[in-house]
Amino acid sequence: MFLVVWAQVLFLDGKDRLQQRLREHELDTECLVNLTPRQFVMPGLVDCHIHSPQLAITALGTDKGLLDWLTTYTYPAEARFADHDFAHQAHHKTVRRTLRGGTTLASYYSTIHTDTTLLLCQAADELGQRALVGKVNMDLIAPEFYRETTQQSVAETERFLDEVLSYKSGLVTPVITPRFAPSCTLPLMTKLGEIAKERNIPIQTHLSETVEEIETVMKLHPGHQSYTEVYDAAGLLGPKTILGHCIHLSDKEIDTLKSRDCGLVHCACSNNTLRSGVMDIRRLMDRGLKLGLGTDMAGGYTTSMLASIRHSVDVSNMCAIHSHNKQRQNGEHQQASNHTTDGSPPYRPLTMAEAFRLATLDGSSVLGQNCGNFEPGREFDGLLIDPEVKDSPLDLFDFDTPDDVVQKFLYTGDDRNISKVYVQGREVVSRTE
Ligand SMILES: O=c1[nH]c(=O)c2nc[nH]c2[nH]1
Repeated sequence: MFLVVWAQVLFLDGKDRLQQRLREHELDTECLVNLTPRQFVMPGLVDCHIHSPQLAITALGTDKGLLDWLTTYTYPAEARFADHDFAHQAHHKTVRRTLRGGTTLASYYSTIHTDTTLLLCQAADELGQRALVGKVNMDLIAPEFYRETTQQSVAETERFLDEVLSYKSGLVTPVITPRFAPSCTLPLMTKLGEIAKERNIPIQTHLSETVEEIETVMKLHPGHQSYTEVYDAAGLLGPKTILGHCIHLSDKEIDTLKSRDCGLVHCACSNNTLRSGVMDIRRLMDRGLKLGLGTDMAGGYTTSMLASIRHSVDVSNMCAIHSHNKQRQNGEHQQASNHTTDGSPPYRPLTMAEAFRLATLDGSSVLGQNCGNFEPGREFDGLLIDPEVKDSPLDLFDFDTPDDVVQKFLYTGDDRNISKVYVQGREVVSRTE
């Protein structure tokens, strides 16, 4: 049996199908030989937005709003990445941590330092993680000790791209990374947009994370109707653009992002922790936008994509509760027809299966990669899950169906249940190591 409800999860009965896929890629099928009935293989998790240098400040400054948090905690921490040895150790630590948690593909923000950002590329390559890696650009609002000139920023971006592309890693893709509109001048963003177009490179940045940030952008970049319009004017929006947060968007901005075919990343943990806002993912799904999930460590306090899945479901449930309460206040009690009195259907919170897909196949598509499920033609990135490992946080019972087992893992499982991690069919993590 192939579990349709979870789309890409394969239990023992799906073993033949998976073995066939592995053989097609001349990959090792040994991992499946002794699969127990409760173990299953699922696609690797995809983190579409994470800041590697922020591991050291995880869980700090949660009393601050975004802009205050950046200046008090983040920029001083990122400035330390001028130091080669420190950066080497720290970036390896992040990649090891995320891989251990089942993240087989991640889109990383590094720092403004080209040489140590290359160490992050090296860490992903050595440890076997598929990664997009960006040298951050900042030539506007930033402290003196952590800022570039426009010229430096452009020259260093070109050097970074040359270095990564000449290395020809099968795992690492460079991504152009203007931090966000408050820290980048329009000439810099425009030049980066041109480079991205000429060299066919993806772009990542932040968009509409907090109201204070939006107000700052409108003051710094006058003459534009919205934050989205600033990026559009700079030529940063296209099908290879990855935009973190996107909480406070107008309908018009959503239309622009849709017409440019941009990928949007829901960073639920960070949005809650820094109290940035409630991102209504159903609104964006209903408009057909390309969406993925991100931990946004360390705005988010965890590197775990399993946590990201749960946070996304939790936030969506809050949206449903809020919507329901609002309807009740308006006297619009749900009708037997399941429609509100104005005829609109009731709010549909994100299901666990939808969140699972966002964290795998959809994330892979936002990052322009050909993984995320086990269909023919896709590269094999997978996790071997053991719900019954000795120290498992899961409680299984003999009447649990395969669906129940997956559901329990996604809600309550953790790194301990991830026995093996495969990237491009190669075993890169084994819990027995
Ligand atoms: O959550 C965030 N983390 C960051 O590092 C950042 N920089 C700009 N905007 C940001 N948001």
